[in-house]
Amino acid sequence: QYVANTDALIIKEIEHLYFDAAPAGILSAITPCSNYYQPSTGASNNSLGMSTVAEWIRTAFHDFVTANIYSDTGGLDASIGFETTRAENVGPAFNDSLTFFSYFINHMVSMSDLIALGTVMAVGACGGPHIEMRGGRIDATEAGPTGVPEPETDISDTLTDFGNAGFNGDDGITLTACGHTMGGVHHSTFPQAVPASAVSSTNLDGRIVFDETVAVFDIGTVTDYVEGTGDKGGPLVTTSNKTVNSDYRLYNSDSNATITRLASSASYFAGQCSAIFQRMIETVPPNVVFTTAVDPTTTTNLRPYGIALNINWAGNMTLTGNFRYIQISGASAAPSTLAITLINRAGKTTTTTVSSAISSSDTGTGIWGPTHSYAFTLSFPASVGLSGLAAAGQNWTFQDTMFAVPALSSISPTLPTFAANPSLNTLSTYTVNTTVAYLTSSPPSSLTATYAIPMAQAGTVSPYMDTSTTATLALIGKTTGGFALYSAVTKHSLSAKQAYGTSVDVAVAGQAAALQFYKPFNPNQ
Ligand code: HEM
Repeated sequence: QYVANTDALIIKEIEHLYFDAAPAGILSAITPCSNYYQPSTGASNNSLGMSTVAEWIRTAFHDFVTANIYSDTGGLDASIGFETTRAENVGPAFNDSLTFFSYFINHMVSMSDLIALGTVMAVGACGGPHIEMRGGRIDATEAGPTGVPEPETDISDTLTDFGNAGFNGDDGITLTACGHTMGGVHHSTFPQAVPASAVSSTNLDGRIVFDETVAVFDIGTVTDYVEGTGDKGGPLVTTSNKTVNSDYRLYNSDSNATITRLASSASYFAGQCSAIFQRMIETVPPNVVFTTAVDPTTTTNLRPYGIALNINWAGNMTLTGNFRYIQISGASAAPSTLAITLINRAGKTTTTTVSSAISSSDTGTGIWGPTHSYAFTLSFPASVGLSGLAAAGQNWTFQDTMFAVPALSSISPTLPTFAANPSLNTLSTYTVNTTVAYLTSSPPSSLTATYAIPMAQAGTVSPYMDTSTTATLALIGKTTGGFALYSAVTKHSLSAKQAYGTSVDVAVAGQAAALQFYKPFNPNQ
């Protein structure tokens, strides 16, 4: 809410999901990479022979590949959620993935961005190359056209399906070879390709893997295929039912030229996979405007997060929060202390500085390396105000024109601890007191709050963001230093899962929202 524009808010949200080693975050479902997290129970279930990383990558593929570049429709838009009953989308992968991601959806991060992030994180966390992540995708509101190649599909129709999505033959082969490095084919889903003999007490769904390093994103399946060793490329190459030898037909469609090139070196394979996966996740409907890339290697590995701005009636302001330092490969070690300096409302660097020591309790390991956190509190009078922070030679922009005041806000009852777990689905009536500060010399008598709440929708397990709930915040007084305070007490019948994804925008009547994306149930995020 202290960040001034939508792009910056989207990036901040994705950074949190992507980089912070948060307990019960996205990374937890795919740690270790062999894990199968079962969203229906909210627990791991590793006797099935299933894999969450593989499901996420397959979900991105099935969502994207029905794009049509000729009619400029479809692509990575979460329409897969409406398409799970189609024969071309058989198996639990799609609803598993969307159910898990639905715990993380909010007004800034769409389901389609989460599907893209799932692929980026699955590949990045499990030995694969870096894929650039951008936000801004828009979710479909209905099913799209059909057009996912199936193992029985003949080669010319398969190439047409890829072609409609903008991928030529070489691209289709590369994308499939890169996709078929983790996971495998299950008897439970594809009995025509995998016999019942694959089922065992530790492999209840009967998976035959694409290669032995089933949980590692590596070149193994490609070299096995080209050299005729190991698993020889997996069941879609080797199965005795020739009708379902789809990988064999695809790789042979250019006389094995592309697949042989891919087998030439691990680094060449990784580079090709990175580029083709990025094209896959960036094949989107024409109305999508991407943010810049969320990438510590090209931007900065020092970022503020968990920021809360407070003010009291006497006009004393405090800014609390953290800086996150990601020690990416090759970067210098995290400094033991970090000086964090206030930039006042007029844009001048002040002498208000705190030296924050590295917090050992908040050190974790994300995809990019160890993350270190520096907690800080800065105190200053309302007359000085805030327009940014400076640390380690860099500046970050904030706004204090309008902000929610966590210290004067409350929720009852307290939310259960966040976890992507069905226990968060129980409805409660939450009483929410929201107090907002607005810097103005002529305060209007009220402000309008508009809520964005994830709501169930028919036909898909993916929620949509409902913005039909509004509330009026009434003027309750003025602080020393020029802030008018506004407050409302509202009641919301929500599950904790919905509450975590809820945010509020606040506006003066007739104006654009000056305060965007305050999370009343999760104010320090
Ligand atoms: C002609 C194209 C393709 C066909 C016919 C095909 C078919 C299949 C089939 C039948 C399975 C087994 C699913 C199961 O039993 O659960 C599978 C698994 C998988 N596919 Fe594909 N696929 C194709 C291309 C791709 C592409 C382009 C990607 C990704 C970019 C991809 C990613 C995956 C992944 C990750 C799995 C493993 C799923 C798991 O273990 O749960 N596939 N594919």
